[in-house]
Amino acid sequence: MPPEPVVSETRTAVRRLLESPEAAPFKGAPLVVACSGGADSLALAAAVAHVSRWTGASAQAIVVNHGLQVGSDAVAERAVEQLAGLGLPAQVVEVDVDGMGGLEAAARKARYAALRAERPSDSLVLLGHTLDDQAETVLLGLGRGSGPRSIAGMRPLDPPWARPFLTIRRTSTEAACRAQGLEPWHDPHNADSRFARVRLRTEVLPLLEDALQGGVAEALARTARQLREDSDALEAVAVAELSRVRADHGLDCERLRLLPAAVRRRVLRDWLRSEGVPEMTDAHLRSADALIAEWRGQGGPALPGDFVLRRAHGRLRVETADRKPPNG
Ligand SMILES: Nc1ncnc2c1ncn2[C@@H]1O[C@H](COP(=O)(O)OP(=O)(O)OP(=O)(O)O)[C@@H](O)[C@H]1O
Repeated sequence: MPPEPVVSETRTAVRRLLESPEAAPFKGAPLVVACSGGADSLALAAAVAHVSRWTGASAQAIVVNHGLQVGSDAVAERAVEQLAGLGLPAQVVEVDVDGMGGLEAAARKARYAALRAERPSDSLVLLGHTLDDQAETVLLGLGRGSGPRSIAGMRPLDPPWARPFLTIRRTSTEAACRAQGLEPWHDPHNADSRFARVRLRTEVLPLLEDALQGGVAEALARTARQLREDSDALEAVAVAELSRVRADHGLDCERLRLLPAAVRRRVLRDWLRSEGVPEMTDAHLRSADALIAEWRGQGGPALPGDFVLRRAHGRLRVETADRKPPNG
């Protein structure tokens, strides 16, 4: 009997990503499914198990136990059982979550670190993010003004991470689980309205869908993709320009001034990063850029990591606060 269409949809999504030109360097690579036991990653595990039987690639799963909720051991055990039923060997990795920067963020950081550490070398780690997750990410990024990078959303392939379900709706992963007799775990956090993402999912997006008569999640995901393509192109131009504007351990201000603002700020960001300046905000970049675009002899801005930017004799230079060049 042919599989239900929704099950085929999940398998096709996995195959498409693995057979895409971008994934060519990973042809035949071992596959690791990051599985929480929720509907998205359980449906993903089922699709990967099926596809790997055809391609002959080795496949396994990792379940991260954050130990944050009562019964998390049982949730992990139940996930391993279902994964075994799918023919996927699975290991549970227990992590310590230190709570720095908020519990959710700390759990995510610990999870990604554990997945990185436990995956076989040269493997791809498949994550179950869906089109709905992408739409929420874009909307959150827009609302918080976090810049094109976050509005551009998650990448389908960002080795070692792969996200084949970014084109698939969450309702489809739930239906695919039902169709295959899988019983996903429902994370109580997903219904906790103290989280901004949950309110976006349960209140804001349904209202937007209603007001705009549907298609909002798809439109947001489409926008993310367009922005990603534009950002990638701008970034490639910036990388090429950076090598042209470098001069005497700094940057040539006049050459920089002639660049379009979107390229110029990317050049500045890439250069400052290469000089060791960490974690710049949009405000830092704009004040750095003012030394070029709005030059009137002003002093340079202080930057994170105790760095200072200075413009002198037509050159832009980074110095440490005690006026030494970085790395010097
Ligand atoms: N406990 C877990 N163990 C293994 N993988 C997990 C676990 N939790 C989440 N994942 C993986 O991450 C994907 C996304 O999960 P979820 O949306 O809950 O995480 P998130 O924190 O919102 O995402 P992100 O980590 O990218 O921000 C899941 O589909 C699954 O592949």
